[in-house]
Amino acid sequence: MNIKEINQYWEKIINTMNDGLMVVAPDCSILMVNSAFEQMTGYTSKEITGQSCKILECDACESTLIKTDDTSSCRLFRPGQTDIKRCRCHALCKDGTFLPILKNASILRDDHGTAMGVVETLTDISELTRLDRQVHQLERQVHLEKGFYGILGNSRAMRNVFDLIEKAAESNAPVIILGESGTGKELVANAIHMCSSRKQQPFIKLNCAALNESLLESELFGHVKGAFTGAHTRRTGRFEAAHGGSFFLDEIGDAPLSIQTKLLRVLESGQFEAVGDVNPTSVDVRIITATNQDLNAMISRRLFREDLFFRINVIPIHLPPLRHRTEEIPLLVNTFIHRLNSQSEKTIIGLTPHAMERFMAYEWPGNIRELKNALEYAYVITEKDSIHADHLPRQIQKKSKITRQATLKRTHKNISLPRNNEKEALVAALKTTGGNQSQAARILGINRVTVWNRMKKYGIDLQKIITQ
Ligand SMILES: Nc1ncnc2c1ncn2[C@@H]1O[C@H](COP(=O)(O)OP(=O)(O)OP(=O)(O)O)[C@@H](O)[C@H]1O
Repeated sequence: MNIKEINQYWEKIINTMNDGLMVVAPDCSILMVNSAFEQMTGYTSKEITGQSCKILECDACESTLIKTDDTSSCRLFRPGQTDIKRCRCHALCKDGTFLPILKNASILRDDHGTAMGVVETLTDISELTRLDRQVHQLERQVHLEKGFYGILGNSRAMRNVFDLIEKAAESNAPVIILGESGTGKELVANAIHMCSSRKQQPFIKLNCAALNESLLESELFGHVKGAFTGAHTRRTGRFEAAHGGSFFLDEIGDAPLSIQTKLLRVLESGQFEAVGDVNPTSVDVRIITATNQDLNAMISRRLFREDLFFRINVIPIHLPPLRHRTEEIPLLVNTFIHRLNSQSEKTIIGLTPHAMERFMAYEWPGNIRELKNALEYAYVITEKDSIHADHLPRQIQKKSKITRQATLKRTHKNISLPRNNEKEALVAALKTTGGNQSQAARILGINRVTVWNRMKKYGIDLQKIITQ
């Protein structure tokens, strides 16, 4: 073969490669590219040869580029530089899109070791990147569905709660969890224990509202044999059982005053006496309490000891009611349906838009517990592949409209609508909703078209209202 034939032979080989190939000169100009490069980037060899390689705006080059005031050069051409291997980066194509690529850059040296150019191979990894993204999304989905130690939530309020749980778990200070019934107080108590160094030790729970005074005392502190009629044997109390671990006292507001005094002592000294015992028992227990009552109001009515309140209220965690975090409803619904599907033969896709609307509009006085129960009910009732509004419990079907209005008023606090002045009421509602006409309509209890008609009638300029 003569030189010409050899060159043609090599050209053929280069153009049969699946990977893009580009040779760059020390002044960063492109000397040659192969067919795969042309296909990947959209540039023809003719167009791109002679251009600066910076035309590709490759993010990997940002670290190798040396910029002076008026010139820029590539670090790869400096003595002692090594090749770049398997670098994941992006190249700007002719059509303005960025192509994810895997790049290798090998320095081409002459016999004296001086860099004469760089040979770059480019592998299109857009499919790999797409799959990566899919895996990432699925991971996030799995994570969201599992929740934080079983607590679902993607609102800012719940993310703050998760942060607080992690922080609280680092200390032994008493935690009080405050929130309406069904907001997940028990789940939070469990998460604090599971996040803490006590997680291998017992997690003991007791609902203070479930027992009368003497039974509660005996449950908490245990009793010795013969302490009272029927105490045939010694019984270990829950404080002792929780030794080394955490003790969750639910509905603490319901503990009678006499028990409150005893609880205060354990919190202060770590000691208590079992019923009928004269000797104190010492325990190392992390106390977590919860209530849905207003303890401050109970203190003023002398129903709760203020000193006990100070002791238990070291790290308060507030759980917002579901109506204040309605953005979580789709996540809760989808996850609970997913769980129900995995426990039964049925496969329900989800809620119809109308049913979801009802869910979003409902007040949820029983919070997540009520939502979970409502879904379980609808799941059983439905014979279709999705849950329709008429499969929902009646109170959710019925109350939505009225309660949505109330919710909106409550979420847009301080809204006082002028009663007799149609125009002023409309302006106030639009201001409150930041110009959202549908929400304003709901607040006023009228439909969107009426809002629009009234805006026209009174010449209301929405832009003005929003910027005022
Ligand atoms: N964020 C959440 N993610 C998943 N499930 C939740 C969540 N919050 C509550 N639940 C579920 O709702 C139900 C009630 O939760 P939990 O018992 O923790 O509430 P609570 O606030 O302690 O209620 P109560 O004050 O009535 O004792 C449970 O079935 C729980 O699993």
